[in-house]
Amino acid sequence: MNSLNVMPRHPLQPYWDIALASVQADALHEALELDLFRLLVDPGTVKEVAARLTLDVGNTGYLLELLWSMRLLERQADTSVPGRWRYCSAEVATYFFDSNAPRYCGDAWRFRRQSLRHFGGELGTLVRTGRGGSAPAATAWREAARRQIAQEQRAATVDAALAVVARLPEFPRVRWLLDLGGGPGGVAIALAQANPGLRGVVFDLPEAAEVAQANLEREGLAGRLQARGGDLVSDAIGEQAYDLIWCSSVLHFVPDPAASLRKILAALRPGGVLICAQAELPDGSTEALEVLPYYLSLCMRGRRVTRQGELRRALAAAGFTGLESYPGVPFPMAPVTVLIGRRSPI
Ligand SMILES: C[S@@+](CC[C@H](N)C(=O)[O-])C[C@H]1O[C@@H](n2cnc3c(N)ncnc32)[C@H](O)[C@@H]1O
Repeated sequence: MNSLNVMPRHPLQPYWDIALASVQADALHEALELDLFRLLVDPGTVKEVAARLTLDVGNTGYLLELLWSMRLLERQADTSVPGRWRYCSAEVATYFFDSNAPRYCGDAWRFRRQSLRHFGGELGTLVRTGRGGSAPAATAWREAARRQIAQEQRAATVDAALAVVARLPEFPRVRWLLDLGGGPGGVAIALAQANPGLRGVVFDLPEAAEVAQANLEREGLAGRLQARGGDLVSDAIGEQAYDLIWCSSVLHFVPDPAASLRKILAALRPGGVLICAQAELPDGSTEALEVLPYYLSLCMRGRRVTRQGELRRALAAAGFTGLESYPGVPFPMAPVTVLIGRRSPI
């Protein structure tokens, strides 16, 4: 076949792609609204889908084609009618976007799209005036714990937590865990399920802790785990109480992370371990592009997102020893750096 691809990709194509990505986001949003990936667990033709959901046949066909091109649907030739396709949900959609799936993440995805668009609308004002937007209210954390954080924990955070503790020689011996700023408690639940001897606490603002407590009860773990409401900044979290503290994506929200790290160190038993999973702003442009689009809103609204390596130095300054640092760990929305630090044994 002759080809006219004599020129390299146009240098503007990446930026055209950025503008075009919003169409893909709109299409996925609409598919989730229609619960399409649930419907297409069983293959269906365009006509069948349109009839089932009372949609326009022609445009449903285009939507399915776009979702197929985005690898959210698969298609097979319909052997009974030449030129007709049957579509079904691809593996990733079955896993995360079928509303019946245990790891359903569709509400969280829609929430993220909406809040990123909202931030986009404020970006100009934030750049011009340095002001705009506000910190999430405690009630917003309750709502987040109920749906969006819970879904993302099941879809991604728990896997990261289990992969990290699997490398931790101490994990089988851990008896007391603190899931600090644990939201709905999914990490504590997973760690308790992985280690039958483990007991512990999910600590979070009272509104989120209520949600965690309900989840612990629902999972039948209320005898081993309890949720405690409080503010990391002003309330006690315990002294020499824990063998392991898991703290992911929380230190962005405290005004003085160094003070919180000292408090965390004091809450560990001698020899205890902190796992801190948190995004930092990478030095390289490729890695920065994975982190900045999501964390820009926190940065611009005055939250703390440290530069690569800063958190490790902060842990060292707080007195943690045996530091290990793993950048680029997959986490909801953007990769994080996982830092492991220990309280010295005496
Ligand atoms: C981004 S979420 C992370 C939740 C969970 N650690 C995870 O990774 O899925 C931040 C959590 O920190 C909690 N949080 C924020 N400020 C806090 C504070 N001052 N004291 C206790 N928890 C706080 C929020 O309520 C929320 O559950």
